Amino acid sequence: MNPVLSVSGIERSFGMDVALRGVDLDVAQGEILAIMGPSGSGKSTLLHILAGVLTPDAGTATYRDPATSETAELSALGEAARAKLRLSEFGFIFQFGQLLPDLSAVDNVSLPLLLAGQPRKVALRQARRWLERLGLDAHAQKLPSELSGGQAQRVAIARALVTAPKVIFADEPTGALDSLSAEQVMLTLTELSRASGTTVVLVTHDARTAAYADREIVVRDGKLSGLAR
Ligand SMILES: Nc1ncnc2c1ncn2[C@@H]1O[C@H](COP(=O)(O)OP(=O)(O)OP(=O)(O)O)[C@@H](O)[C@H]1O
Repeated sequence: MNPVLSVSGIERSFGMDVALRGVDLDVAQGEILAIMGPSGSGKSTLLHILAGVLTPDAGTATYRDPATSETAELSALGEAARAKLRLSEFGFIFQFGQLLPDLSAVDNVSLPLLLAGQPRKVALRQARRWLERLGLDAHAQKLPSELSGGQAQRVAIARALVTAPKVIFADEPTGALDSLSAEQVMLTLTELSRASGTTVVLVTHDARTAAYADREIVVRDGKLSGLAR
């Protein structure tokens, strides 16, 4: 395997609450990995450690840039360095899209490019291109409240992909959707990721959502407990 993300011996607690107790995991370049498991088992904590949002109490989390093969030990970096790396290398999709409510769809999608220092005109052009690609061009000027749940989630996918990230992290990306919208969102996410060779790590409760992944793993009581299929 050619891992883009590796964690080894990860332990993480919140006060007395032990979320992860000794997790080892490699995620291959281009792989779509689903993390499943019961509520409170440690799935989101694992996703956040893989993404450098949280640091572990023990163990290491490493990111290897697939273009340069340079590695960064996320668990050893400070918050500012991890934030910079997240912005340049990773994209994020959350359960409720988390679009900014006062910005139109196209402004939401252009935001990561503006944060990365792109001129507004370039950022907007790129954002429109992504919305077109997702069949959302007619909705570009709408506010998130004027979109359906599935449309809003596809805008969130465009926002995650607009910076051409190496890895996309998705936490319950279909959790708030009906089954038809969930299927459309997963089809969009997996087709676009495969086309660009982007690695995807997603947390889900839903077996139908996990079925779009190349591999499913299960977290139970803070440990990996074997394959789901
Ligand atoms: N920020 C936090 N502060 C305190 N405790 C936390 C925090 N984040 C997670 N925990 C605790 O760590 C454990 C694992 O939580 P985590 O969110 O990783 O589980 P999960 O499998 O993603 O759950 P769910 O499916 O319900 O989202 C839980 O006992 C939870 O209460």
